[in-house]
Amino acid sequence: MRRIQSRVNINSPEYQENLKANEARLGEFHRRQNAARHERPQRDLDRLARQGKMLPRERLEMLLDPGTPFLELSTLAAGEHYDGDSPSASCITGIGIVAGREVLIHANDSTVKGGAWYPMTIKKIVRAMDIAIENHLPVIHLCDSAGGFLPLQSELFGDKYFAGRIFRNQAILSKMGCKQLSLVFGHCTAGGAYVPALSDYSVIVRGTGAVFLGGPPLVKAATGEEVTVEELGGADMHTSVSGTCDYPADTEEQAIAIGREIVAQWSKKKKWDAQQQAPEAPYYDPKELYGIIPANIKTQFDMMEVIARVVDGSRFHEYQPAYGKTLICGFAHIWGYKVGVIGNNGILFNDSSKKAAHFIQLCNQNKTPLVFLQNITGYMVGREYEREGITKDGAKMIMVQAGSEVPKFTIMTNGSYGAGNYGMCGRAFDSRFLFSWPNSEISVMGGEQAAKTLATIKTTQLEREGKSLSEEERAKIYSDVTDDYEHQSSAYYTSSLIWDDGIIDPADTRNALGMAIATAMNAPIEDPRYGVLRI
Ligand SMILES: CC(C)=CC(=O)SCCNC(=O)CCNC(=O)[C@H](O)C(C)(C)COP(=O)(O)OP(=O)(O)OC[C@H]1O[C@@H](n2cnc3c(N)ncnc32)[C@H](O)[C@@H]1OP(=O)(O)O
Repeated sequence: MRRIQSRVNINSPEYQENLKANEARLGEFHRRQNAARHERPQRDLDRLARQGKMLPRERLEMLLDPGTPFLELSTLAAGEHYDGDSPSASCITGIGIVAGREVLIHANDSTVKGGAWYPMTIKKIVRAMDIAIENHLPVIHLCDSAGGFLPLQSELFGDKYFAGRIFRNQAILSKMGCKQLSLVFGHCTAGGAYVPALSDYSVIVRGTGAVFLGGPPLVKAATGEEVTVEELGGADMHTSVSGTCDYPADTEEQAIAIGREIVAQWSKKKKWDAQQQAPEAPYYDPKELYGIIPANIKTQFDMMEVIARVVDGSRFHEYQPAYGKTLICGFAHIWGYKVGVIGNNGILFNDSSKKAAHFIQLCNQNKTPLVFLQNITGYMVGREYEREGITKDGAKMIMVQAGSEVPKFTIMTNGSYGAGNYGMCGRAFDSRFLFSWPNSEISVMGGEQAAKTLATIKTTQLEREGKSLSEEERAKIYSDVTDDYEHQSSAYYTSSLIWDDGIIDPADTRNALGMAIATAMNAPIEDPRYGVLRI
């Protein structure tokens, strides 16, 4: 494959302006990430210390094989919700290596409300377990949870993707033969109790670990029975009387050591026979992305320059380079894995949409995973394009993309608006992993466009009544709508809602994708089948 010839001039004023803007953005990203991971009220840290418990990240570090990477997911989940009271949605999820096996890890964070599950905690855990199901991964649960966050029960209890989905996913994983291990460090009450109960293996720490449907106060209230924690759900009772847990441990360290021994007994699964070659670092420095990503989201940039800083050796075989030029399609390797890359270089027109549909079919035929690099304002609108069939051409792209059997990966590099988000494998289209850059935005349309649309609707409505929209009213619609859009389309807001699997430093894109692709290779790729395309 030929090396991409970069046209970036690192001494240009434009590059330097972008660099300055992106360094500031990265500073903000790292500040937020660090706070979500580590900043907790002192009294909560003291409570855990008094109980002799480790922090969730200390447990995680001890569990993982030393020196191996951990792909943390959705670190900034819930960051813009609940007044910031549920940092990282009160849990850690991610993919790492334990005893040489690739595993998905889910850890409760009992520094936040006893590890109780906020609605967003549940969304994050369910998403992590969906990842385990899609990619055939075993799961390790680090349990220390008060169960459902009681004040918000109506947002977490009875619906399809609420708390029950965690247990449903555990049962599905078990049926699939994906092993699950629970290490019980703290009190696991009610919902929290089913996680170890639905695991294949469990280890429980004497003194601090407990598993019960209702703790002693609830039992007293319900039946009048007075019972201690140890009698009701402690380590010795569950490992010698009820059989709910398998191994007692005297300390957290011992529980983790037993857990690692259990995982070491699991058979190592053979991965899908992917098209692979020796990995090669990109020829161009990924950190140059900071000078390429525009300071202003509306400024167009060449996606080929991004591809050059993500793929192996910066080598790329472009498909149909002279046709449908607002969309780049082509083959490359990431961490040695062959991939089909689809990146926006402008609006999606009829030709670029048809090119995408054809390229996606080729990748499915060849079982080549797809990487989508989104920077899209949408599909072209207007009489000329409708007459050419832009709606049905866009539908073709969506049809084959949605029906793909190959694993798909999506990066939000800048703007993602309207149906372009869908065609380019947005969240609704089952990317195995979707990551956002700190500068990126997602919304149904741009804020100014939404404000203009709503002002036009209001004007038409008032004209029907023989009235007109005053300048003050128009200005108010503009400022209200654009303010809301600016806030709600930011990567921090959408990541808080778990519309992605996390915000990443753009320079880490290649490693995030490499780990994600390696993870996806645990599941087989089916033969292609397509829906009916409107010709
Ligand atoms: C999903 C399904 C099907 C059902 C459920 O899960 S219902 C949930 C039932 N859960 C419980 O009954 C657990 C009640 N909590 C406890 O027993 C204890 O809090 C504890 C053993 C989990 C932790 O005890 P610890 O001494 O370590 O800490 P506390 O001071 O008691 O609590 C710290 C902090 O967390 C708040 N908290 C605890 N549990 C919940 C909860 N389930 N929902 C909301 N908030 C909870 C507690 O009020 C305290 O808050 P502050 O720090 O603000 O005082």
